[in-house]
Amino acid sequence: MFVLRAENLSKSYQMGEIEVKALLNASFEIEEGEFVVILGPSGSGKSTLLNIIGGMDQPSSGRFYMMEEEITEYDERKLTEYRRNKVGFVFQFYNIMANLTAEENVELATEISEDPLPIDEILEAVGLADRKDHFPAQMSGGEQQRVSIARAVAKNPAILLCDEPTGALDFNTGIAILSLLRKVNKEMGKTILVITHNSDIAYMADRVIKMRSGQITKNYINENPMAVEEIKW
Ligand SMILES: Nc1ncnc2c1ncn2[C@@H]1O[C@H](COP(=O)(O)OP(=O)(O)OP(=O)(O)O)[C@@H](O)[C@H]1O
Repeated sequence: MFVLRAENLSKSYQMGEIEVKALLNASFEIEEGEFVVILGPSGSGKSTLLNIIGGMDQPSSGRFYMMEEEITEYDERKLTEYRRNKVGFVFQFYNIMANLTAEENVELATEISEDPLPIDEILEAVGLADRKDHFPAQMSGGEQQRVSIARAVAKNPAILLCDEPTGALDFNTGIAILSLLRKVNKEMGKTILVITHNSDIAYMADRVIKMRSGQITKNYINENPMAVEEIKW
């Protein structure tokens, strides 16, 4: 069963006389439980697509569905509910609150969600049980990214959207974070979309969607995804 479906999504920006086509006729389906890598160089339209999937922006044309629901016909109120309950976000620079502990950061996210998971279990699952009372400044980049993954997962969303989740991390820490995302995908059955310009990450994906100049140029299934530990960059 598909969890996400896009039909001819396009997004244009008017820059004075010039029309910038950030996204052009993007169509795809993503199956429940897939680990998807959306790959493309800078400016290829990845963030534009992510913002539409995450309910933060509307396309200029086209339709976008989660399960049976058409998200592109939602008003602001329904989009807010969608972002709160259906989507977990993981960003390159973690975006966690500096004045809250690891546990409080996760707790804050669960407070706005309808069907959250137990905070303790999630902190344990991401390997932060003994760090839960630490503030971000007392944690490494990798640990802060674990907090942000815990925060996203604890909301119990249908999908996890990760924008360059390893972009600010060294190689070994990046691999550890990808390994954690794969674990969340396999053990909790979460559909995960990772957006990156790092083509090596695509080897671990179930599905790879390649973008260039606002268009999807390839969309294929990896029959034998590589184990995260075998990836190098
Ligand atoms: N708000 C905006 N106004 C005008 N043009 C925009 C806007 N947002 C994006 N664009 C343009 O749309 C195109 C796609 O941008 P987008 O940010 O989606 O690419 P990207 O693949 O995410 O790049 P990066 O990896 O650098 O974040 C680019 O040419 C960009 O300049």
